[in-house]
Amino acid sequence: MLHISNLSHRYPHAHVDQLNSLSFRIEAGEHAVLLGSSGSGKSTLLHLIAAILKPQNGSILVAGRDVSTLLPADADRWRGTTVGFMPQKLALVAALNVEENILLAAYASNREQSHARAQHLLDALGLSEKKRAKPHELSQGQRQRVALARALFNRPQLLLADEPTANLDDDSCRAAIDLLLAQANEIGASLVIATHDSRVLAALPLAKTLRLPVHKQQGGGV
Ligand SMILES: Nc1ncnc2c1ncn2[C@@H]1O[C@H](COP(=O)(O)OP(=O)(O)OP(=O)(O)O)[C@@H](O)[C@H]1O
Repeated sequence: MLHISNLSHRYPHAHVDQLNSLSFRIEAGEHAVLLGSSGSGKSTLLHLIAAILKPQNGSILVAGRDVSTLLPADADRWRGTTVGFMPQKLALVAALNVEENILLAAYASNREQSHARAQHLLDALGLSEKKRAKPHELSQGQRQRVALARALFNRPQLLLADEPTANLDDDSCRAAIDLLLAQANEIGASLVIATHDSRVLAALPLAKTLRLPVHKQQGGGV
């Protein structure tokens, strides 16, 4: 399902590779946890998998397609139908209410019956009563559920979640992981979670793990 080979990435003007000759694979419906301390490149890797960034070297096959070679417009179309991405900063639109934020995913796929799908997710994630609320009127856990609903909207084959438990207490952390797993399993999605929260690993004992090293600049200078 996801087959990464010999992947390297360096941001413009950086002096070291953020990712260096990385290889990793997961099969359809499998779960993986990306580990590594702050700055090790977990978010970078998720952005590469989602074809938001392009790597300098290597390939990223998603369901047999090398997404690292997609042109930007094709990458946007492909991402809209294949990937559900729950970014670290959630990226909810402040001026839109909960339902409208979820329906943003419909524009990427020209989905019919969008409102029915949104209502199903609102019910499944316990957000129905907050349907007309704006993001600033929600708790952090509720905002995360809106971002999850939007990521799930198109029933993606691949679900990517960046630090989904950041700032959550133990009970909310467990609830967020259970929800992510249940929803991924319901649509048969492969799931990749980037985190430095050891509670996530403890909650997912069967997940594959990939620990990213930090690539430090040699010589100590900036
Ligand atoms: N747009 C960018 N331009 C240049 N360097 C960047 C950019 N984004 C991230 N970096 C650098 O790439 C490295 C990896 O960053 P990344 O955000 O992928 O790490 P992370 O493991 O997700 O960190 P955290 O756990 O703190 O979220 C860091 O050294 C960071 O400073």
